[in-house]
Amino acid sequence: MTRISTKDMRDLLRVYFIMGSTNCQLDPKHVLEQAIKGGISLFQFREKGNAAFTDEEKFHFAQVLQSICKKHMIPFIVNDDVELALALNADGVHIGQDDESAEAVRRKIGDKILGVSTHNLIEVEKAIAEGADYVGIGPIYSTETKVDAKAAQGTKLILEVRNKGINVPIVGIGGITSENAAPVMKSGGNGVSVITAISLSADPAKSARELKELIDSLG
Ligand SMILES: Cc1ncc(COP(=O)(O)OP(=O)(O)O)c(N)n1
Ligand SMILES: Cc1nc(C(=O)O)sc1CCOP(=O)(O)O
Ligand SMILES: [Mg+2]
Repeated sequence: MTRISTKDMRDLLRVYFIMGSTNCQLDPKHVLEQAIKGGISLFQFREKGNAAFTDEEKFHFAQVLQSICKKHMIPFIVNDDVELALALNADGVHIGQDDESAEAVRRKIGDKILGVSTHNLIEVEKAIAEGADYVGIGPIYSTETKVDAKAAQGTKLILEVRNKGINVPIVGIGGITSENAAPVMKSGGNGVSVITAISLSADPAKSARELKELIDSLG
């Protein structure tokens, strides 16, 4: 296996859906199937929150969602839990600034995809130096999904990174919907990452399709 190319990573980030059991009112399997039908390009398993599954239940739930992704050839990324990602032979891992260091995670996962959450230029440069394949930048808008999220920062860091000539694949996150996604792309982002816009939609396929059509319309 070799590391994913910058171009392939950018393509995968276009509509990046993140979900765990606590983000859904409908059956999560149905939500994921519908999101894939609507055109998501990448999936992150993020099982967090008070009523989240743990231990064997978490492992089994991840396996079920991973098998849906495999059936449709959507790469499956695991949030935070490197050991789970390795046990499942997932396609990659996403970590934040409060998780294990990117350098340590890169050593553990070899050439699997590594995403790192970043909130300023120093964190972006460090993530790249330590082996990130992409960076998440957020929260772009305010979000109620992540209890410990920082204040909304709009697209200014995306612009700053691009103005420095850094071409790392970037995905924006936080409060994004098809109504407000355009500035992320126009500032130099390669895609949008969403939870609520799809997971709590009454029609997840339609919401995913609307996001895909918007992103596709921006080139
Ligand atoms: C694509 C993407 N970007 C950012 C995050 C947030 O990661 P982190 O800061 O580690 O917070 P948690 O998601 O672990 O609560 C993400 N998961 N995905
Ligand atoms: C998981 C996560 N990380 C963020 C960050 O800023 O790093 S914001 C966020 C929550 C995104 O959920 P929604 O699309 O429902 O706002
Ligand atoms: Mg994390």
